[in-house]
Amino acid sequence: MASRQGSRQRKGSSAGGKTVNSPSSSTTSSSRQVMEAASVDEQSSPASSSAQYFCADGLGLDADPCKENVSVTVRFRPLSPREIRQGEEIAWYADGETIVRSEQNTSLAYAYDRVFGPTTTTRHVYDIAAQHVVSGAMEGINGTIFAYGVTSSGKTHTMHGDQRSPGIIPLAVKDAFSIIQETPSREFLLRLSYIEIYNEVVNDLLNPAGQNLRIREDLQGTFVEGIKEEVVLSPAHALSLIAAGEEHRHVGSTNFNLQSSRSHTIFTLTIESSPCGESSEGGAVNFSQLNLIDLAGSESSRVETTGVRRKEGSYINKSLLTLGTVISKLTDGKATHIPYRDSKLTRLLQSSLSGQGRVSLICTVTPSSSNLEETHNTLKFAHRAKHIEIQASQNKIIDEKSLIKKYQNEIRSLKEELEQLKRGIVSYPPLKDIGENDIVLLKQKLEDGHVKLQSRLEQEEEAKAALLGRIQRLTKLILVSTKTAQSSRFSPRPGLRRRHSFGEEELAYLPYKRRDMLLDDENCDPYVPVEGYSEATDDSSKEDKKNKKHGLLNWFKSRKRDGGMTTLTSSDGEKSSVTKSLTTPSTPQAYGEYVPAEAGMLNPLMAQNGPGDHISDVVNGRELPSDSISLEETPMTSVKSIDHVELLREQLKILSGEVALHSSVLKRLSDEAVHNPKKEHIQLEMRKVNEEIKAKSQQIASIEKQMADSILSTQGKIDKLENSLSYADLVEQLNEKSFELEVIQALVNVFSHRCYVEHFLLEDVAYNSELPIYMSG
Ligand SMILES: Nc1ncnc2c1ncn2[C@@H]1O[C@H](COP(=O)(O)OP(=O)(O)OP(=O)(O)O)[C@@H](O)[C@H]1O
Repeated sequence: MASRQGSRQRKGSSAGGKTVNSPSSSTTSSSRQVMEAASVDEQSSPASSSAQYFCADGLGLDADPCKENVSVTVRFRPLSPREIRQGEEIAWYADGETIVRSEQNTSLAYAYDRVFGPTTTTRHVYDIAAQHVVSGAMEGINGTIFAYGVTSSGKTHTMHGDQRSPGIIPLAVKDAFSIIQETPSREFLLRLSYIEIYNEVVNDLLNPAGQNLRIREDLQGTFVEGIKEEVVLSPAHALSLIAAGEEHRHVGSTNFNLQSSRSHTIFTLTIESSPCGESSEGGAVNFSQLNLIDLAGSESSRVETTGVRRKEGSYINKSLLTLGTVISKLTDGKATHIPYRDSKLTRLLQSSLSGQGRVSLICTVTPSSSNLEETHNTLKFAHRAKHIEIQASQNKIIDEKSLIKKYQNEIRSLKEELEQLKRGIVSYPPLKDIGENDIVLLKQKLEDGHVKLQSRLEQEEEAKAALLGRIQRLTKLILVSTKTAQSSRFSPRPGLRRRHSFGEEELAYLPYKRRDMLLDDENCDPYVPVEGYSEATDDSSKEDKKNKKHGLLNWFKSRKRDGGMTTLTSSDGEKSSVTKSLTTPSTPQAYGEYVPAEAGMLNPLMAQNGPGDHISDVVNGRELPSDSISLEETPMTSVKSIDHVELLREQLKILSGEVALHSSVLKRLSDEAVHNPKKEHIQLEMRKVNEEIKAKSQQIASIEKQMADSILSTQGKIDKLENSLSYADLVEQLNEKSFELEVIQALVNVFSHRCYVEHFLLEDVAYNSELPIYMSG
């Protein structure tokens, strides 16, 4: 049975799918089937009609850049070991690269942009069906990729994947950062959000408090109100957020799938970019959104019959039905009303399906005969979707809408303010030079103003350091390549694809092996692929395996030897540069994750080593004002402490992300352990992960303590500063009072003298005129 799983080449059908058996040759087909089969002939050259998507550089813009069809691909999964055991037959198969054909009725066939057989790797699916959408999004063209199919057909496998075969989402994230690294002429700001639609309720997966969110509309289209968006700084950062989000996704076991997705999830990467440096001023910003959607699978009523699962199933089916209706109305040409509003899913997909941008629909199907009808429905859905026409144009936005512009402008004006402040401080003449002309007068002035001047200088130093801190914080959010602007964004050799390598922990949130293997564990050693079940390994996955064996440090070294993006290296050679990058931070693993080539440009914390270390003058590959290096030399150590607290806070975030990641791994392992109580390696792994969590929690506790100490000492310094300021005030007041006293004393003296004189005069007069004596007073 298993040997029948591969995609097959039949007589009478070419690899390109240009020739297909005549539908009339069918003896069993109904008229409906004949009609559908005829549709293959209608678009007799599907490969050429869709060649726009699959050209070598993966960009594939149409000759008319305004019009594109949705890219529709079909991915077969292999028969699962369980299906093989149950003696399931093959009902549908991949006939060449573009045709899906029915086994029972060979005249029934459908053509698509591409059909992937059961042994195709997800990387290959990514290259063909997703890469052009991702690279378009990085250039300002909206993109949507979604996996559609019945339950257990492989949607989650395709979108998320497992550790050995990462899915479209991790691959797209990795690719986005690689593209930034390959585009030195632009600077980028990436944000991500992650939501699910569960039983027609929108929940924020990045923020557990964000439940039942409202969908709103503005001129730009529909959006979810109050959604949390995180600015992302590296692939590891993005993946740790997804891992944390996955923790909150609704997943449950059904008869068909141990870990069935019970909700639709939408992962959105919002990308802004503008030209680097001065040329960015006033320029329009490219703005786009990349939506990566893992739909819940449609279910026939036989899947689950009771309770929560049934309710979930009916919501899932209803929303997928609406999606189907929307798609058929969109392709109808005559429809006046498209019922986007009938489900949350279609409302949120409205701008993707009707508006501008690229759309890739990956339909996942199972070849198994038990799913014959469901697979047929998926194929019909996919076939309809192929006829949707969309626009693919770049979005340019004006300044106020752009976060990257806002940050750039703020950085610019903060730098100007800083300059002014510096000039202000420099213009004070050195104290020793004062008083040469009129030493007495100036000395008097100096004494009067000395305390005031001192405190003003201190205040200005404080303001200066605060500005620097803010500039640093904003700068690190904007991602730039470490390559020189001259080098091209595109690979010098056409057709050369970026390879994706993941750090040791980046994919830790994904299951280590396929879910069905967990179900059938007694029958298969997870390390030996089942016949017909192995995805062809490519160089990168071999590389991944090697990484697993030798760890991140060696991986980084080997990447460096690749001649990859190595601007992090220092003049003292490979070893020192690696050590520098990896040793200082208090969360070595977390920083380690940032080390990979792409991270050279990305990780702000790399540039700001550990607590107490000098802050680097290069943040995200760009120069900061020279003062930023000498924060330590400023008298305002309290400000440095505030920055230190910020750094600790960042570390805390990363560690918390890691703990969430490990917790999700632990959860997955305990699920596995329930089904395989005898497997010792699971217990071992669980113990290891538990220890990791403990260690991370200790690190968190120690960082929290450091933060508390830092805040206390900062407060102490501020108190001291305030005390010294009030002391200065008091001294000044005292001086003023003593001066007043002196004046009064002097007046009293003068007055007494006058009184004395007057007294004698008056006495004299009185004596002479007998007038009464008045003492003025
Ligand atoms: N291309 C593939 N190669 C190998 N195994 C696969 C493939 N696609 C899916 N599988 C396996 O099939 C099982 C079901 O896949 P998956 O959970 O991705 O289905 P799904 O469509 O997301 O289901 P649901 O809608 O219930 O969430 C999993 O065990 C998965 O590992």
